[in-house]
This record gives sequence, structure tokens and C-alpha cells, in this order.
Amino acid sequence: MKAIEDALNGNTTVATASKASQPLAESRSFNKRPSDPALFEQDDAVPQKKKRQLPPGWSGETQDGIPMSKSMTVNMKSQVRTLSQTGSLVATKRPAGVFLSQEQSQILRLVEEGTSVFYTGSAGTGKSVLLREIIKSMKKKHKAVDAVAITASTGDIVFD
Ligand SMILES: Nc1ncnc2c1ncn2[C@@H]1O[C@H](COP(=O)(O)OP(=O)(O)OP(=O)(O)O)[C@@H](O)[C@H]1O
Repeated sequence: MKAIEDALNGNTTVATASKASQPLAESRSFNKRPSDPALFEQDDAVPQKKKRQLPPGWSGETQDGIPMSKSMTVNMKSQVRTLSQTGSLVATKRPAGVFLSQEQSQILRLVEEGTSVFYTGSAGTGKSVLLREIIKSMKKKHKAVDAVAITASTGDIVFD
């Protein structure tokens, strides 16, 4: 009963009360922020950021001491210049030319000579490819606009 009266009068000699007042100093450590260096002055346990270590030979520089990315750009540029100068390998958007089969070439020749030709075949035997070559050849020969007319009535060739 005396203990309760003491506690009510503000006398904090009660064991539980003194225990509660203690952790204030200790609990500060839990509220530390990394952005507040003053709080870390006495604290030796602050982890230091490790410097990044690259394996030997990975210095990011070439043997000439040029940064890797720079030297690659230089090499690429000189390579492009060399290739475009020699003309051996120049990037182009044009697809590679078609090599017609013997049969396709024969039909193309007949068309170029002015012969009316009816050619047919199973699916995937090269009719469309041949027709494109015929159109190309006719447009080369007859340069006037609309000199070559392509007509079709059925099948996928209508959309080709
Ligand atoms: N001379 C050729 N050289 C290389 N590829 C060819 C040649 N002729 C045809 N092909 C290829 O064969 C495939 C079929 O050709 P194509 O589409 O011309 O056939 P198709 O007879 O018109 O077929 P479909 O009747 O189904 O329309 C295509 O992938 C085409 O590129």
C-alpha cells in the first residue's frame, strides 16, 4: 500500500518505475539515421562502403590506355569507313536478288520475247516469285508510267 502511495506522490523508487526510465539512453541507438553523422561519432560499428574491386585485367582500359567504350567506337567507325570505302560490305535495305530456276528462267525469257504464256503449278512451286521477276523485267523494258498492268482474278496473287 505504501508503495502505491509513494508512486502516486511521484516518488519513483519503485523498481518498475526506475526500470522504465533507464532505456531512454539505450533506445536512442534505434532511432539513429544514417544522415545524422553526429550520432555515429562514437559508434565504431558503422559499416564503411567498400570500394569496388575489379578482377585483374578488367581495368576498363585497353592496352593503349584508352577507355574501352571509346576505343570500340573508334574501331567501329574505322571499320565502317573501311568497308564503305572498299564497297565490299555496305548495309543495304534491298533484299538479295532472286536466282530463278531453269524452268522459271525459261518462262521469263518467253514473256520477254512477247509470247503469251500460261503457267501453273502446285502451291509453293515459285509462281509468285516468277511473276514478280516478270513484272520487274517488264517495268525495266517499258519505263512509261502504267505501261505494265497486273491483273488477277483469284487466289493470293490478287494481293501480291
Ligand atoms: N527461284 C527461287 N529462288 C529462291 N526461292 C524461291 C524461288 N522460287 C520460289 N522460291 C521460294 O519458294 C517459296 C514458294 O514460292 P511462291 O510463293 O512463289 O510459290 P507459289 O507457287 O506462288 O505458291 P502459291 O501457289 O501457294 O501462292 C517462297 O518461299 C519463295 O521465296
